[in-house]
Amino acid sequence: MVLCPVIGKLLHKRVVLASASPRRQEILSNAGLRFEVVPSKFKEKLDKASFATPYGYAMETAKQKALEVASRMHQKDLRTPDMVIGADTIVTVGGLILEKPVDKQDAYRMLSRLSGKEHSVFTGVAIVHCSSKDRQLHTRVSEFYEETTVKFSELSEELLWEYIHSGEPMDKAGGYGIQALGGMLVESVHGDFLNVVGFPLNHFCKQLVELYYPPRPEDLRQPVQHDSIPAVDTFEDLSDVDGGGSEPAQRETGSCDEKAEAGVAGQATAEAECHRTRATLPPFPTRLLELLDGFKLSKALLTACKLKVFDWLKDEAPQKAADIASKVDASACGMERLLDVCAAMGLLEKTEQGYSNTETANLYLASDSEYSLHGFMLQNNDIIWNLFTHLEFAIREGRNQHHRVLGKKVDDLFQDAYYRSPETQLRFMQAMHGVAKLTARQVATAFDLSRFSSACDVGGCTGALARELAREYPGLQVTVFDLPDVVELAVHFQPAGPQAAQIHFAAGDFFRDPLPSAELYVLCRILHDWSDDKVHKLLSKVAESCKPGAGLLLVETLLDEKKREAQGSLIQSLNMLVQTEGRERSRGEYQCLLELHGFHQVQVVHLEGVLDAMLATRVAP
Ligand SMILES: Cc1cn([C@@H]2O[C@H](COP(=O)(O)OP(=O)(O)OP(=O)(O)O)[C@@H](O)[C@H]2O)c(=O)[nH]c1=O
Repeated sequence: MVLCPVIGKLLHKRVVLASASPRRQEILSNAGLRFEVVPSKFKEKLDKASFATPYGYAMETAKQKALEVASRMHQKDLRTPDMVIGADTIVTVGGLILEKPVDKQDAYRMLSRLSGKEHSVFTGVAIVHCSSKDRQLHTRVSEFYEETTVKFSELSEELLWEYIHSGEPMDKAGGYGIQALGGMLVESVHGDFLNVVGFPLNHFCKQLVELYYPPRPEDLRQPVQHDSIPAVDTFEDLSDVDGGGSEPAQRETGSCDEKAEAGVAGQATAEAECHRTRATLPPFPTRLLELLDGFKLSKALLTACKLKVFDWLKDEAPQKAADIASKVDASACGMERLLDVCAAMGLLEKTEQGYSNTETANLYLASDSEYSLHGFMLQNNDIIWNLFTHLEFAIREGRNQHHRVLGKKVDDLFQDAYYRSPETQLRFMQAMHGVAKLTARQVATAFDLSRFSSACDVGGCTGALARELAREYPGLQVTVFDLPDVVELAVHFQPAGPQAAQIHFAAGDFFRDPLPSAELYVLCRILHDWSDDKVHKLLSKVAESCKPGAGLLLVETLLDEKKREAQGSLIQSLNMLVQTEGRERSRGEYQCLLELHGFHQVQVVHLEGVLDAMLATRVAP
């Protein structure tokens, strides 16, 4: 792309930099941009796991920073800026995203991870174009990212600590500043240096060129060159075609527009063509295409788990694709492609020596690790994937699709589908165990439950949550109540330990049999499996078993009231349609259900990930 002078185009606009970073301010003012600084109040806490790529996360954070400032400024003084610029810089190494360290130890962890290795620095940038109509704020966003690779030397402990004690790492992604003392650590840089410092100025200017000098029709007839710059939204009000002033002079400069030579008439034609071009060139649907590829990425992850790729690579020296292929009876060419995708997804690390697990893979994907989600992955691969292939039928019929997958009627969801054989039951329990272990600690500590001396985890499966409750409250006796077949297998999941004496298993069907008595009842991801009728039935049984003052701890994924925002919960609700008789519900819906059954004083705590915990107290009928 030919770079044209674009910064001047912004001179008469109200430009705002939504960033507190002094480096970004310096880079942009050195480039001659005039702008105000309004640091964003957006909390950088997006769920990284919900992004297919690290740069997707950085771009979204940049966008949210800029949008927060745009809407705050609009609300506050109704002097809407013309443009708000947001940016977010992250460092990625071995599939991990590093942001600013929270303390010196954190800086030490980050820098030792980077020592002697190559890492990537991504800066996501969002340019938010604002306008105001009828006092309403309208925004259009162009976004892009830049990647630079940086190689660090091996760093001695002494140097690491000396650098950390200088204080420089604390406000910088990855814990270093390449522009200052941190420059000592760097062996080589590949790509835009300023991108590492915090703002990819060159790419920003190219982006502005795309906006202010849209391609002419004859340019479009040339074969399209796809480079790393995604096409962007174009805006009627951006090119200043009616603005007189500097526009013709700008167009005459450089090789941007030979048409200026054709005089005023030629200019009018060029402008008309520009308008046509803008009308025929929609923004490139990057996000849409990423969504489309989502299922392929999921299937690659599930297949790698099924083939136990992460088990073969755990605690081993790097291995070649052919070695892994021979161990799992697969083709070398197929395995290489699978491993490359896993590396691109941040699950494996690929070097000259071969492939090795990232920390994420060691922690969650190897089948024998403490927090393994391997069972959950297999459940998704072997059961849920098949159910989702019938999504169209699920939508048409409004019910789950086990009958289609199994080729027979399913009357009892658990007995006929999930527990239809010892093998499917064990896989289901392993899946639930993995998920429960991941969230049990947060659930157990969401509220102060120390006033209860006994608890009953209704449908508590392997007792993973019971164990955390027992650990957190040494005075608490916990009964796990579940179907007899489940209770029989659950013992295999219970490690020995001091909590064992606090945990008891009781067999029964919570729709038919009396519930064990307790001061606190726990329903963790149970109600979402069932229809409203069955939810009422279960809640009234729990209510009958409770004395006034007893507690009910409910853990579910809450939908936002308008069902618009919480993508993770909305997809869970679709998942419930395909798999169960139930659905996810909103906080308001649960509150109504609870109050109807005599549970009041409902408190809600949002947990990390998609879960929410609610604690309610039974009042006298
Ligand atoms: C790798 C590297 C990063 N940084 C700084 O790290 C911060 C990233 O954090 P952020 O969240 O993107 O920005 P911020 O500082 O919190 O500001 P804001 O945009 O308001 O969120 C920015 O400052 C960057 O310059 C350097 O100064 N030098 C380097 O070599």
